[in-house]
Amino acid sequence: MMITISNTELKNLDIEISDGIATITIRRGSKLNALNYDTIEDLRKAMKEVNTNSDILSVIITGEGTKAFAAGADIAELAKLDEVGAKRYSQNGQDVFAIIENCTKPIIAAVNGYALGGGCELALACHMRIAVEAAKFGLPEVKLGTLPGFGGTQRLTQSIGKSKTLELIMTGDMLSAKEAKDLGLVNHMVTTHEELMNKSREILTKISGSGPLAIAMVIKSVNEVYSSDERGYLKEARYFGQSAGTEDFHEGMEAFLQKRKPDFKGE
Ligand SMILES: C/C=C/C(=O)SCCNC(=O)CCNC(=O)[C@H](O)C(C)(C)COP(=O)(O)OP(=O)(O)OC[C@H]1O[C@@H](n2cnc3c(N)ncnc32)[C@H](O)[C@@H]1OP(=O)(O)O
Repeated sequence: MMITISNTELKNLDIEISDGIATITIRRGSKLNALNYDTIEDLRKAMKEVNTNSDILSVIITGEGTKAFAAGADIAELAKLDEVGAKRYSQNGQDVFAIIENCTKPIIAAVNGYALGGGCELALACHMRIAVEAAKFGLPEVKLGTLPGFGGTQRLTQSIGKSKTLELIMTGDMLSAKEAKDLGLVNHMVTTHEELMNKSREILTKISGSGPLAIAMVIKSVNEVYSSDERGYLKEARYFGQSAGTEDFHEGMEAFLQKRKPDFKGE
């Protein structure tokens, strides 16, 4: 049976529950599902529903349309931040993504297109990633005069190792779904959007055949490998804040919004 939660508090997301699987869809298609502050708060509320609703056994997070999962944090919002605001913005995103990572019900990111910046960081916070062939992954924040701020420096390193992470973040290059799969960032690659949802549901249905308590313990035990040291996240947020105090940050953001090349001065 399909239940639709019509939660008027959710501005840019919806949640649909079918056969114990909650599908959370980001709905800001005209901005390539960019994660503005309201959408991040929607994700926080959606995760509260996931954690408290016993009808929900597992979760798929995806984006509306066929072009983007999420093209990052909302650059128009970032452009207005000062150092203090940017640090807070980063910590708020980190906080919500930690709720996703630590959820004891399995969560798959069904990556239906661009997963860039905060969108890639959202996919990384999920327990698994299934992607369509046309999906693209990347942390291009340096091109905006900043660095990833929602845990990407930490989780990408955990996922694909230091050397490849440094290359990807410093070049700002995008990975194809095939490259991401070869690096272990993506669990499975499929061709169509229908296959994307089917494959995600197939895996979650298989998992739900086992005991939920054991599954929760698996998630907690595996997460424990990386949980002993939070300093990396704190540093990332501090640097993200510091970057907002530079001229390069504002030049990078304004250049994107004005659809021109940035002129970075190292100031
Ligand atoms: C802590 C986290 C920090 C971050 O995440 S910083 C952000 C990191 N992400 C990025 O740098 C990616 C930004 N987006 C792009 O580079 C491009 O988009 C794409 C390559 C993904 C696609 O390019 P194309 O096909 O030419 O589409 P389009 O015209 O650029 O985008 C369609 C509309 O979507 C808006 N948009 C796209 N990404 C964002 C974003 N991240 N924040 C705010 N708006 C965004 C655009 O501006 C535009 O809008 P309009 O039609 O009104 O001109």
